[in-house]
Amino acid sequence: MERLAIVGVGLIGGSLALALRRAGYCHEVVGAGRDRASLQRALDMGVIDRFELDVCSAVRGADVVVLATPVGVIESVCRSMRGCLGDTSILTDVGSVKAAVVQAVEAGLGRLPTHFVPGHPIAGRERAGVEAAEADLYQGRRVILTPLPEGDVTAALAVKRMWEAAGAQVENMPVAHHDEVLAATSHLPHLLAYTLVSSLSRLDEQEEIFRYAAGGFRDFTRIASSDPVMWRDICLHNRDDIVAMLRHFRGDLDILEKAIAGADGDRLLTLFQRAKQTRDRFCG
Ligand SMILES: NC(=O)C1=CN([C@@H]2O[C@H](COP(=O)(O)OP(=O)(O)OC[C@H]3O[C@@H](n4cnc5c(N)ncnc54)[C@H](O)[C@@H]3O)[C@@H](O)[C@H]2O)C=CC1
Ligand SMILES: O=C(O)C(=O)Cc1ccc(O)cc1
Repeated sequence: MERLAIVGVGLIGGSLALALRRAGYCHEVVGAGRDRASLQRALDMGVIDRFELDVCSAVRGADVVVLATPVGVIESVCRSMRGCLGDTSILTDVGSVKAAVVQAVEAGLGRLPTHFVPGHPIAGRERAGVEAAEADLYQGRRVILTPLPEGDVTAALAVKRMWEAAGAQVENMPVAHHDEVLAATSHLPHLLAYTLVSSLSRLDEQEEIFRYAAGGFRDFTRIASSDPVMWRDICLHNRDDIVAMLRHFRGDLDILEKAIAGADGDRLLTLFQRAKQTRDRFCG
């Protein structure tokens, strides 16, 4: 690849740039964004070769353009790219939701380019910004691509190769299925962690509660330190699937509450055994 343009050089875009540069996969990486200071840091860190504050200039002549901003700004970013994205340029993204991103790209560009391949690396962390970027972030991790039925097959293959060069294993999935699965495995856990910490922080004894919080609390709530803007946008752009998961979970929480209130030890044991067996099988 000759030129890669990354719009939004933060944790995810910056890590992809670092991985591809290390692999010698592209000759030039152009960063685009709206924050000059953070783009300058990306340049100083050797993440990008140059940057543009104007998205249009950044994407002109790029072989591949990666949208790596929070999903809430994708439509406006795409609007700024109108008329600048070459017909053969491949467009992809890293957003945590897919149906809304496809809609945003279509609304922003006024059409869905056949060279658009939606994507989502299932790798990340609770820290945001280019300072947190690392070349190894995608090593051995999964990336889901949700190629569109009318999309160009060669473009999908090129995006697959790009992620593989960054060390990832690529899988394909339909857009709607992606959003349903991720609502369960990623969105729900983040929302539970945020709500737990927020809920405890409103108790009078919060100083004491957090002073005596043990390892389990840290493990469970690490992701509550994730970027609030990013998670607001994910919630607003995958509402139906997330609400369905919250309802499902609330039902189970009610069962748990009843079992504890009713001193139903058998029910509690069954629940905990099922959870332990499942986690040991899938995460062990
Ligand atoms: N953080 C994570 O663990 C993961 C995040 N994602 C997705 O990746 C995307 C980026 O997330 P992160 O890299 O974590 O966030 P980040 O905050 O580290 O980076 C986002 C970048 O976008 C820039 N940006 C924001 N608004 C912009 C605009 N209007 N125009 C141009 N640039 C703009 C910011 O200045 C920043 O450099 C999100 O869509 C998120 O859903 C996907 C997988 C994992
Ligand atoms: O910090 C973690 O462990 C994560 O789970 C990061 C993450 C956040 C959002 C995604 O869409 C994918 C991965």
